[in-house]
Amino acid sequence: MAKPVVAIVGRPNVGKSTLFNRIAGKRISIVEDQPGVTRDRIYAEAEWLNNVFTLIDTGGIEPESKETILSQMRNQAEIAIETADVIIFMVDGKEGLTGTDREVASMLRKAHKPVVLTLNKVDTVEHSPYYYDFFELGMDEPVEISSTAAYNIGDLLDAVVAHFPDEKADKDEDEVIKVAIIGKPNVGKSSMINHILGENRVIVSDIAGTTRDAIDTPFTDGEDKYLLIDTAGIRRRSKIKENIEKYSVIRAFTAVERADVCLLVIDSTEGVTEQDKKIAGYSHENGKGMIIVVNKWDLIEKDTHTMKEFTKEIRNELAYLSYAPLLFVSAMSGQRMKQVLETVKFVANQNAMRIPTGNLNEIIGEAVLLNQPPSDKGKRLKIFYGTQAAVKPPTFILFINDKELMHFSYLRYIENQIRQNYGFEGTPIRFILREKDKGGK
Ligand SMILES: Nc1nc2c(ncn2[C@@H]2O[C@H](COP(=O)(O)OP(=O)(O)OP(=O)(O)O)[C@@H](O)[C@H]2O)c(=O)[nH]1
Ligand SMILES: Nc1nc2c(ncn2[C@@H]2O[C@H](COP(=O)(O)OP(=O)(O)OP(=O)(O)O)[C@@H](O)[C@H]2O)c(=O)[nH]1
Repeated sequence: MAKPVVAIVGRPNVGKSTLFNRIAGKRISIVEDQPGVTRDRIYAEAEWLNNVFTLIDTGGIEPESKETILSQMRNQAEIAIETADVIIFMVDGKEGLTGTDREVASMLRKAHKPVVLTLNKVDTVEHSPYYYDFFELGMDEPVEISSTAAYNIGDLLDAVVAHFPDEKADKDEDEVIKVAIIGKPNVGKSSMINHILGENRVIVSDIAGTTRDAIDTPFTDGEDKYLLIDTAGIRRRSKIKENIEKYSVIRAFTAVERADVCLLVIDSTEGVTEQDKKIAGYSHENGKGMIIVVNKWDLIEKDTHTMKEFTKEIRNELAYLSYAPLLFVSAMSGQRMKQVLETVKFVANQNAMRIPTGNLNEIIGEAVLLNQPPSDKGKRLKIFYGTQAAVKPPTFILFINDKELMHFSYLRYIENQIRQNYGFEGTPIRFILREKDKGGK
């Protein structure tokens, strides 16, 4: 199941970042260690009582000079409503209720998303002097916290996880392939979506839904069921200015989070951007299937080498996505667009593929014979055996003698051997190393 998303919304300076860092704790640095991933404090993986979720800080955006706090707040609230399962609406318990708070509350109420009203800066055991004023917002009883002193953060998280969607509700989604189309503005995402939906049967949902359902489009292609995530672009042009990069990144992140397969759309006239790299890194880290789609191929003047040159450049820019199929299409003319959905289906299967333990160990055994494992100070790495522990993404546990002896390059070699035999095209592969017998020679 996709991890629930929790967004923190609130006026500048109420303490959003402080709470964000408090909840994210050390985990945020783990996230930051990954290659190709943003260092902005946009999101972090967090956990409370065995509930893993993604935390998003919508704040800290440099306002455009003419933008008022109120319009900034509207943008923040809109992005939270669009992307989050639960919203932490933070107000300042020291300052009391403001007009901006009322405006935001009214937007949130209309969205029918679970909101946890949170009074921050309540640094003593006393109620905030303004505590009762906040009942005017018509929300549940506020949770009072102090982000700096770490008071009541547990109560807040209890209230948050209580709103998480029921896992069972996700069950029959299993056979549906969830696809996110991501890429920077103007690369042709909407054109691509329109093309795909135009060729296939769109299912009109009669489930009275949340905002989330409203921006997803279910459709079928023959027997196969798909769900297109985040088609906000065609349904209703968002009021948010897409040039505020942080917003489009947050939106893309949450779409990736919920997807099985991501289509990263690149404009052939522009190439790979920094934002593409951030999102691709996030997809990689989250074990999603990935297809790189180079669009507007009709605009490129081509000779026999063009495609090869493009391939080389993109592979170079997105080196860690070496497993992702590359498609060159034109959403406008429809050229090769048929391949898009075929590849999505293929990659979704690869991402969910399981190989038998016996075959895996044959591959490992042969790999070890062909290319001796590394050694250090006379001690050689031994791989006793491996087993596939999970799918989506395929995750292998290797039982070895000493983790210190495993080199990144050797692990990469094992990965390549597995891929040579089984493909796993379009999906990242993960390894977990377990030491079985540290003393072994
Ligand atoms: N007394 C007190 N101060 C706090 C508390 N939480 C945050 N602050 C202070 O409030 C100020 C603003 O905190 P931030 O976390 O940067 O606020 P923010 O909401 O992220 O602000 P923007 O980035 O502008 O949106 C800082 O000086 C914090 O130290 C708290 O629980 N009690
Ligand atoms: N020549 C050419 N133009 C294209 C192609 N695909 C899209 N375009 C054009 O590129 C522009 C942007 O296309 P959209 O589909 O709106 O792009 P988008 O990525 O959805 O843009 P946002 O909604 O701003 O994120 C439009 O003018 C399209 O007609 C293509 O394959 N070839």
